Amino acid sequence: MVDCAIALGSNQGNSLEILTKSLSALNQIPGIILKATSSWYQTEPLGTPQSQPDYLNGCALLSARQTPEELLNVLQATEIQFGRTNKGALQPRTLDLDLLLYGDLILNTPNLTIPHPRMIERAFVLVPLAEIAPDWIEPKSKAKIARLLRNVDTSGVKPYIV
Ligand SMILES: Nc1ncnc2c1ncn2[C@@H]1O[C@H](COP(=O)(O)OP(=O)(O)OP(=O)(O)O)[C@@H](O)[C@H]1O
Ligand SMILES: Nc1nc2c(c(=O)[nH]1)N=C(CO)CN2
Repeated sequence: MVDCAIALGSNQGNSLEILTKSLSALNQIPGIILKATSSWYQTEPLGTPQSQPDYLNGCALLSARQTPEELLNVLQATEIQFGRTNKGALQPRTLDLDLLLYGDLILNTPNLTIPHPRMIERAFVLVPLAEIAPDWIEPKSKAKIARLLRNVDTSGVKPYIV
């Protein structure tokens, strides 16, 4: 089993319900154990080509028996299960699941880059991840998540009040 970190995001549909149910769905998959969940954050869209609704974002820690490629397939199947259609990169979506960290692995294949290449610049990832894994060392920068968080502007990331 390998410790993994994922990022969750949604800005279409009932985001809170979609995110919560997607975590339960992942926990039901043989070989995956949900270890920790961050709180949820309402976040301003970052880097999107046109204006979009705010996102609901969070992170989770999993223990997984799957290989990185198998885990990516599981995440993509779960996105589709929760209504994601492939309208293209950076478009609004019911569910986005990114594989952030897979132990201390560094991997670069055409379909999968680990650590997730944009995680260290994204406050909407680092704020929730620092809640549940502040001491995890991001293997490319060799910096702890809590340290990386100090380099980003967190002003667009607000705790989500239910
Ligand atoms: N670590 C990773 N986690 C998830 N997808 C990845 C990863 N590395 C590469 N990919 C690839 O990225 C492709 C596009 O993913 P996706 O549509 O979720 O991008 P996006 O959410 O629009 O943008 P971003 O990747 O910046 O979050 C996927 O088909 C997948 O093959
Ligand atoms: N706030 C926020 N901005 C984004 C997000 C996201 O999840 N939250 N996802 C993106 C593409 O994956 C692009 N921009």
